[in-house]
Amino acid sequence: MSGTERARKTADGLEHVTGFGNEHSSEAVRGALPVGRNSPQRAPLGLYAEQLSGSAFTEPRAHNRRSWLYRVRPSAAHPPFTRTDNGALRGAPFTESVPDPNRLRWNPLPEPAPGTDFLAGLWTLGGNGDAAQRAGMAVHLYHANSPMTDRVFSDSDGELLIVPEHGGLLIVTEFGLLAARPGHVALIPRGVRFRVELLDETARGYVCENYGRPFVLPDLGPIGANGLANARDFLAPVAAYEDIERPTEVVNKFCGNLWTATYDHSPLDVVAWHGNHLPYVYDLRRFNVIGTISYDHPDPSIFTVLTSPSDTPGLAGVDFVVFAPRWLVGENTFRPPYFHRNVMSEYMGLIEGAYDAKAEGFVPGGGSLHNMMSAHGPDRETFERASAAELRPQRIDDGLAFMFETRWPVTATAQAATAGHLQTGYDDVWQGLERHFTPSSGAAPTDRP
Ligand SMILES: O=C(O)Cc1cc(O)ccc1O
Ligand SMILES: [Fe+2]
Repeated sequence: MSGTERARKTADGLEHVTGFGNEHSSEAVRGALPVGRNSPQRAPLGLYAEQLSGSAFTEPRAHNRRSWLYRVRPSAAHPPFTRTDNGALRGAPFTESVPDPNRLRWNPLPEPAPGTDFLAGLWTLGGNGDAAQRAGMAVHLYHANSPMTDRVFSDSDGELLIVPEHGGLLIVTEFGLLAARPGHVALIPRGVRFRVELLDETARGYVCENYGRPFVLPDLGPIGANGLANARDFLAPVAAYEDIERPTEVVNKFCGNLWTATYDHSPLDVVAWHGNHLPYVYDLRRFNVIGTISYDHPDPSIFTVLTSPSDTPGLAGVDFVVFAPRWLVGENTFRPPYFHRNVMSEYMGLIEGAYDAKAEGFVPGGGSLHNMMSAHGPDRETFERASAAELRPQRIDDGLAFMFETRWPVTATAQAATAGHLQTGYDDVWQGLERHFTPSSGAAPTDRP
């Protein structure tokens, strides 16, 4: 592999180019990338030139996303696609059930049947918006025990933010190879073809399918020029191609449904590329956590890794938020997440360990849905413990949780609403919160340090 810009090797032995949203370029064979033009009369080495657009041609430069691919065969050379079974995948609009105002919580997906690959193992929990309108999001889970062999997937409906919880993934994309292990997230842009191999025997995790504007880093405002997820920690692959001449199934998700075509070659045959519509991985342990060093519990927007903006400033189609190891030092403060009702809808998952608002029942691989305006917060046990705790500096380092927070309510699919792994009695975690109100006790209403 020879990168046209200096590539960096990471622990997985893979080379990467670094940075968020950058123009990168890479060639797996020296001389494959045309110099000084995108579309020469004859592309180098007998390759075909092809543009992949992730934004309208005319979007402002800051939002414009496209990559040029130099490939063995043009993507256009393919047989017709026909409908195939959607399996447990569902798409927006989510109309098979009514949106539920109740607080819902799930245990992890059951073990997959033998021979389940990443694509077959995708299971839709719910979502909102409309894929055809390019607005909204879906929450999927996956479980897999087999590699995708001679099988490639692409999603025309949106980008896929993959959050492994168990087992590592080797993601073979048109742009090259990415490894994503628990604690990493991987992003596959809209339309990019890829297949997933397993780095461990089984794999399990979460996927946010974002139909709306592509994820970007949030603005930092008064935080300044650095912090939260730093752009330099995002890793894109270097060019690597498959030269495989045997039948390969290409599955495309289009407006909620799966379509299939059998090519006579692997379409992961891109020898060189340049552009900014690229897959990437990010290690959540690199997240620079910012929080209070005085009092009160800041809103979790301070933990935003990536945001998909809408046309309204500050109102995300979906935010991806991480609850990473950090110190809690707030004085005279109830330190875990507060009781709240939120106009945004919150789906939460757990990558490892425990989450500081829930003593029990919220487990790695499981998830909770707190829809628009539903009342939630610390469970009884957490409330009682944190209200009485001695407020020494405390390090929270026994868990990695995340949230997909979206502007629209999440409608659970029928399979999620009736799943055996849907917990019953989740409401009970807030039962037994006793009344303590004693009007005569005379506590100072503004009892600040
Ligand atoms: O509900 C949750 O646990 C997520 C969350 C965390 C937090 O620290 C503050 C608000 C919030 O919604
Ligand atoms: Fe919340």
